[in-house]
Amino acid sequence: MTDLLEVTNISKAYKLPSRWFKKRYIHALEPISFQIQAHKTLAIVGETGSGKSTLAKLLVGAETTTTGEIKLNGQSLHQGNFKQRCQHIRMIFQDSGTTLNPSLTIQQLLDEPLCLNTDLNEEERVQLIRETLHKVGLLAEHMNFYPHMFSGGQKQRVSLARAIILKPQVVILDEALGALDPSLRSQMINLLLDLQQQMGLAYILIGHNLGIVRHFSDDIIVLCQGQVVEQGKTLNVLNKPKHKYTKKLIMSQQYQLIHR
Ligand SMILES: Nc1ncnc2c1ncn2[C@@H]1O[C@H](COP(=O)(O)OP(=O)(O)OP(=O)(O)O)[C@@H](O)[C@H]1O
Repeated sequence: MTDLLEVTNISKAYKLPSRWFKKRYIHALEPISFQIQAHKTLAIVGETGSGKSTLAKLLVGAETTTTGEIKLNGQSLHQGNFKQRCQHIRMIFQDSGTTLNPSLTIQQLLDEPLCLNTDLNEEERVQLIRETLHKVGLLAEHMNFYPHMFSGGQKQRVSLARAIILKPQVVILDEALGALDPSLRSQMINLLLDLQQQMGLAYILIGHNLGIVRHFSDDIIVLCQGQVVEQGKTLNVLNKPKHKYTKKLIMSQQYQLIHR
């Protein structure tokens, strides 16, 4: 199978204020390489500050890479070409409540990416909004609702609808499942898996919860202070971790589960 997304040696160093005329940088992400195919899920795990969000921002083009190259379907993604990225690589965040503009109806929220990225007329856009709401388990009537009229789980579905409405190829889930309670979380995981099956989506799952990662992802990358410490098939890495940092991550989650 050919790779959908091919990431080669991308890294990010943020410039800090100079001190004594010396340039200073923080290396948020050291060079990292991976590939993802359609229908597959790659998990990125690591403690806070390990560079997970930086990687996500580089992939969606919200930050420029310091080094490296990102290819989608064999074609290099150029820095600054937001339109190209917006259509193909979408992101969902943990706190949907705050990322959805409260003054817009669901129809307006879903219409925004369509107006910006497509030439569809109003009738076609409304039809696509209806179909997309249906795909994520919401109703056409919900178009006239505002975000505050939804529960946390429903808001997450609206975010998902916004992410898939442009029929992307890659969806980045940045801690998107962490805030949901266990039953909503499993409903959301089932929905994501259904959509993956239907649309051939590749997911990049960023998160702390190794239970979700084990259940949901095919491959895993473990990051520690911006460096890849372990990378491979999820079950191999979680069942037989080689690096002491991965072992520590697994142990700390087992400890939390026992002492909850
Ligand atoms: N804009 C920035 N300027 C300077 N340093 C930054 C910037 N963004 C992130 N960093 C630094 O880069 C490192 C990685 O941060 P990042 O947010 O990617 O970690 P993370 O793994 O996503 O953490 P969390 O799980 O808390 O979101 C951290 O040391 C952070 O302080």
